[in-house]
Amino acid sequence: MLLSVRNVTKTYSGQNMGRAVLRDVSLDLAAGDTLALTGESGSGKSTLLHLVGALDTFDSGEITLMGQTYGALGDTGRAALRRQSLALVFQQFNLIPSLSVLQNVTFQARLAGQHDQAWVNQLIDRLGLSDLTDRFPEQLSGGQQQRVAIGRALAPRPQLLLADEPTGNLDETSSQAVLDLMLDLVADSGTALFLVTHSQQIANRLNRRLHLSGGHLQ
Ligand SMILES: Nc1ncnc2c1ncn2[C@@H]1O[C@H](COP(=O)(O)OP(=O)(O)OP(=O)(O)O)[C@@H](O)[C@H]1O
Repeated sequence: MLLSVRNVTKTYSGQNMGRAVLRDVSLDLAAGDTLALTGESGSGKSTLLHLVGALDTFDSGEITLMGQTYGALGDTGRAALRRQSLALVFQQFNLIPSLSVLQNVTFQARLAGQHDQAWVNQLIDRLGLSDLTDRFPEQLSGGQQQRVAIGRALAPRPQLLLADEPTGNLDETSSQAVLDLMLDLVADSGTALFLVTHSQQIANRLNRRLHLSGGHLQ
């Protein structure tokens, strides 16, 4: 199994245990699989995604990605895991303003020592960014910026792509186009996708769906 989440409970400081955001949450994700997580606002979707992304700690339970158990990793180990195996795409595109489109796309792959020029060329082409490689983020539309963010995330060929409302800032047409591209690219690169969304329509495009309510997965 690529990802295994076992009986994870998460409380934010200031909350008591009775108010845990996540209670005894378990899920598995196989290599190349696509999973949508839905749930009301405040139900803990982003919290769960952050835990899987090794960006935050949890009270109890265990998360394992590619055989690496998060509880056993220190800060350095978690940072290495994030760099080597995981990628994130958020609603806010989080591009680096001072870098060109091409530099943004290749940045993380180079950092991880996983730069592959042929794959980057393919990503640029398929994401429709060929004519925009020298532009800077502020010179792009929202849909274009999100396509750059997806290129950047997939350039190192991560085993798992975590996406938090990746089309939340886009209009309906751009949203569909960006989702189509993301699904095509993860399918071709064998990357598993764990996507948080409010939209049942988007969730229905993925292989599997889970719903978070009252701290539990359904
Ligand atoms: N850093 C934090 N400290 C304290 N409480 C937090 C923190 N982050 C989130 N929470 C609380 O945890 C709960 C779950 O938040 P989370 O962002 O995971 O929900 P969500 O399902 O992603 O919501 P939305 O759909 O609105 O983005 C909320 O009640 C939120 O207020």
